[in-house]
Amino acid sequence: MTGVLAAERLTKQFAKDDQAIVALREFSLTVEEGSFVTVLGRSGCGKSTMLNLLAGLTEPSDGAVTYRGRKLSGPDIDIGYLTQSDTLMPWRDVQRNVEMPLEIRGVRAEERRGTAAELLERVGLKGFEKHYPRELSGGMRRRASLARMLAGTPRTLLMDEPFGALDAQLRTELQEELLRLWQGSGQTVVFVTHDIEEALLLGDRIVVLGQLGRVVADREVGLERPRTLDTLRVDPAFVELHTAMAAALKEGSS
Ligand SMILES: Nc1ncnc2c1ncn2[C@@H]1O[C@H](COP(=O)(O)OP(=O)(O)OP(=O)(O)O)[C@@H](O)[C@H]1O
Repeated sequence: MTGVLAAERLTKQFAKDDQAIVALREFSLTVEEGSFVTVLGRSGCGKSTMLNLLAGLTEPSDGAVTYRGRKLSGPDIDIGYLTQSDTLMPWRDVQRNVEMPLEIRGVRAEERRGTAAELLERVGLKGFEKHYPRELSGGMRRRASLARMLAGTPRTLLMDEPFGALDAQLRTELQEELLRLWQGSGQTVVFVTHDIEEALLLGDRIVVLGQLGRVVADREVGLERPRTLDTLRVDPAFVELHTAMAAALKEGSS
């Protein structure tokens, strides 16, 4: 299987104080088109490094990323990236932030406005079009960032702990929203998290990373959709997967 997105023996090292720091070593992963893959790992195991490479934002020290059969040599408009922290532009209101990817594509103003309005409604931000990022709560900024990423109609979405900083209830809401937006879209998602429940709630497949991005587990998640945490927690299949993923995380950190 070739997959839509493939990491082939990726190694990334950084130079710090004349010393080479290896963040990722010979990491390989093949992602099938239309699948939702969650990547689970403890802090510092190289998840963000891996996602930056998959997004074409940084170059590997060794190995290659292949996207739709060709080597990735930089950011690709077809790949959306939602980072851990907010990257909304503070001087633009919500509407104009969401329009950004469309502006880059040269879409006409009227069409941009229509698409942004529709997306803002889908993520629950109707009525906040003219607000600036500083006037929004953390959850609303996340929603706006999600809408902006979707405005570019990327066929592949990379997400780096996008809901990590939110309170539990808000996180659940946004997870459910993301699933609603994704289902039936045909989009491919690679979603990084350190939270086992989040990984199981969202993913078709979970890949667990240990230190330096070593793959310690790679499992299909056969749980029926739609999923909610309340129903999953009493499902024996979920409990079994949770136990196995916890053991893999533990193994990965040793
Ligand atoms: N630009 C950089 N320069 C030097 N070292 C770096 C750089 N980026 C990452 N590292 C190191 O690489 C390792 C992996 O970092 P990375 O941010 O990829 O981990 P992570 O799994 O995403 O962590 P977290 O879950 O806390 O975000 C860490 O030891 C980190 O200090």
